[in-house]
Amino acid sequence: MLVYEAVIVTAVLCMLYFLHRKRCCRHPLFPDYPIIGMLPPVLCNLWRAHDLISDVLKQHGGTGEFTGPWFTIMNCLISSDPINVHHVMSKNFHNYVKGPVFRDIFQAFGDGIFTADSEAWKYNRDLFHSLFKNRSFEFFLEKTIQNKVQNSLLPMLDHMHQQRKVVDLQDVFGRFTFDNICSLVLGYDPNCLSVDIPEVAIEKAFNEAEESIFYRHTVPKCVWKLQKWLQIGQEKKMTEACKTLDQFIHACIASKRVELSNDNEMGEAHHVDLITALMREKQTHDDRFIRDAVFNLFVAGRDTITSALTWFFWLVATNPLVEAKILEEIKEKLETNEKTLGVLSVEKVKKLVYLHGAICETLRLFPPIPFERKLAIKADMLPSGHRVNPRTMILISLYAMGRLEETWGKDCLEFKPERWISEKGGIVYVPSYKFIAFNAGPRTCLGKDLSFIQMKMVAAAILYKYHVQVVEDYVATPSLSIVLLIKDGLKTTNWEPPQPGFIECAKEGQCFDVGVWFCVITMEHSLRHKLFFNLDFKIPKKPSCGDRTI
Ligand code: HEM
Repeated sequence: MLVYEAVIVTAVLCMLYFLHRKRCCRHPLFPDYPIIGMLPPVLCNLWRAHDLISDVLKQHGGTGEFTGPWFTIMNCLISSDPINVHHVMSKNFHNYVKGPVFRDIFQAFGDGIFTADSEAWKYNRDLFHSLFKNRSFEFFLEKTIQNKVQNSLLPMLDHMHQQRKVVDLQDVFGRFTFDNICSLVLGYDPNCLSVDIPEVAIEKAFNEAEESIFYRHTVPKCVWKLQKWLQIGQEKKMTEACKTLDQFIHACIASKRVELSNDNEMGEAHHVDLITALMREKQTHDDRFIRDAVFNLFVAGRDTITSALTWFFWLVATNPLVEAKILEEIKEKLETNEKTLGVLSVEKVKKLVYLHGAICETLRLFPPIPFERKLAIKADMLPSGHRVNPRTMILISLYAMGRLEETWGKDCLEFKPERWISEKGGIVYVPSYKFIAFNAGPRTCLGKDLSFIQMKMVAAAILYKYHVQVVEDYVATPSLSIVLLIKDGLKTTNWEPPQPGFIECAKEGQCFDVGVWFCVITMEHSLRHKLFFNLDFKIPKKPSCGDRTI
């Protein structure tokens, strides 16, 4: 009898809870099922989760609610509406913080800039800002990247080309950016990028820590907490990865302290890596503070650039006319006819406006950080009319924002660097609450300028030397991780130098988009504006403009 009553009471309580959820969730994005909430449609479309969310947000006017399984803290308000984004990120900035749940999930970041709020965040931000803007750091950055491209990246690709090997460009860029960020932050190069493709323990540990952080987003808190306590599964990997990373970073800090104390004065000019600058800035920074700063900078500068470069090369390889235009710009603006370009200086990459537009276009379509997460402190009303209760989690889909017809037009799904080029030939300014790849408001990315420098140096050096092709029947699918990488990497093959005809085609011709790509080539350069031979050709399956089969 008692069991019978207990079942009835439980059923009634469940029904009340279900109704309560329904009443609270006024703008559901998906059907809300008992117990499992809105998970089923997401789980069934996991392989295209970002596109699913973009589509659903579009159907619901840009903002709506997601409720997770019962008694979990997965409920959130998701938005891709620029007015809401401006409100959350800038106008009412102080009401929206990272919060304790974020810090719990991103525990490996310690008290660094990414997880910090209020005064701690402000302190970190001012500190990093002064470090990045330092002239000697800019110079150090330029030399470090030039050296890495010249002495590791290009030789590695040469080797792969000679061996006729399939190259996973994503892996190559992952190694490249890891070496770079280690050099920039610690003044130490672990040489992950070399022809024998070594397995470097610290790089592996970073990957595992990031996978575990993503895992914590996908399961209820009690599950990963229990796993952590029992030291099993992904949580065991997380503990081991953090141990490896901490040992490495602390060893670097200790040796740097010895190195600096051996110097006659702390101000020796040759130390310009960020850890030295941090120690110099304030000698009272303890090891814990420096460890957290180093970890946060590693994450900031590694996967974001890897993601952006990988998607950029995939988009360029599948849009040969864009590739041709980039090469044309390099030849025209830098007045070079040399077969090899070498690695450009900061001053020279700044001249490459079309390349800049192509990178912006990549970041619009594939923002390396696809979601931004905030927690409301007090109740608020979004400009779209959605109510925000205290402790509501807000997710901003950067991915969906890059595909909004209202912002980018009907051709928003096309890769068109031209949309970034103004009539005067400069870069079109788009406010950050619309072009949000680098975040918006007071927490805008501090590494934006140095990211462009790095990406443009790499892109120009590779494209000028090679005509990158992706392997046949390759499909690029976004990975499910905190950074938007390509699932299974970017497999490229048949690395050929760009053939003369390829560049000529761009130089003599004009490329434009009329729904289908046409390439209009003039017979004589001098006749460019008078006589067009309208020779249309389809993009060949394997991009190769050099053979001019029309
Ligand atoms: C393509 C490259 C990059 C992209 C798309 C990018 C994007 C972003 C985004 C979306 C945020 C906000 C993250 C959050 O608050 O959760 C951010 C913050 C930040 N980024 Fe970047 N980032 C890039 C490269 C870099 C690099 C190379 C560095 C420096 C080494 C850097 C340093 C930072 C820092 C310090 C913050 C924290 C700012 C704050 O909270 O005040 N980023 N970045």
